[in-house]
Amino acid sequence: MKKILLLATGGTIASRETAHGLRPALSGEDMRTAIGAADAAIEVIDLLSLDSTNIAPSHWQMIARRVADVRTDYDGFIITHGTDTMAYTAAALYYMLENIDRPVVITGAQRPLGRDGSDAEQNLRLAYEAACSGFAGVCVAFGGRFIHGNAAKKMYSLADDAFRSIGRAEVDLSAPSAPSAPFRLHDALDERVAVIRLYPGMKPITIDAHIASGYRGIILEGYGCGSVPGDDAEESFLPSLDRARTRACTVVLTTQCIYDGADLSHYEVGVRAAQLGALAGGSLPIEALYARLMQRLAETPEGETVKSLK
Ligand SMILES: NC(=O)C[C@H](N)C(=O)O
Repeated sequence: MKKILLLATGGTIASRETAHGLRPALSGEDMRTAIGAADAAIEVIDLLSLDSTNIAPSHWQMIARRVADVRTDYDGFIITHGTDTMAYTAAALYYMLENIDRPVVITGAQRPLGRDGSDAEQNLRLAYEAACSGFAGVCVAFGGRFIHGNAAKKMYSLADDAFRSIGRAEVDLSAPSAPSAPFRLHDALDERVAVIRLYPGMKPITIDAHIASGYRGIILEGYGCGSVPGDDAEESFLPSLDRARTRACTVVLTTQCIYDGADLSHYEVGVRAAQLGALAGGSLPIEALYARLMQRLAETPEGETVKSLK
């Protein structure tokens, strides 16, 4: 019999209607009952009871440490979580639970458990299927899909099939996986990271203002392949990127496009930025880039920039 640990953190799946709208109220025990699996021993911990809007990096660390502490006591883990920041938490756990050798599955719902037509039970059973499988790693189970933890993105605010896998194929549960290196809890994060979205007319001083405020990392959501305005623009971003480098602030250029990722070698405006030390976000969605850069910065000495997000 498989032994599963369910960690409840809140979200719509656990919510009840109040005079001020939905708010988490249900327990992990309610989730366990909904899974209704007779062939597994599911233990439950009520870790948090938060709308995922209120989840912060310290909560990612709390979840990761909890899983790491009891990793070998269970065959798999289910984390119930709000959908709005689920992709961020999934990415953070993906990188923090490095080489985890069993399934860590995050799920939630668009409508509360117990409400007519709710997707909650279906998603809980999907998560249970993944948690009992031979998959090794962190994934999101939602709307009939299994998505690697560093590839999930919420694409619809309300639809059941809300998530898509960005930049890599969905998880194939029929192909058991095994990590090639020992497990490591990699939970240090440097929160001095800002995500900035580029728009026509944006002033490059925005970058300098963040550097002056003490940010060690900036993820700039540029256009197309990750481009930012260069020498032909009214106001070039290149001098600000140069200042970022000399002041040991790591700049990652990614794209506002959902698919195909950022590749700075494609256009002159990207090549010039890369020459000034900007890293390309590649095919990682912004949620994964954010968690990864925080983690990379935590292991990079103060006064140095991150050399790679790999
Ligand atoms: N569907 C949901 O779970 C949305 C909710 N606001 C949350 O993220 O907690």
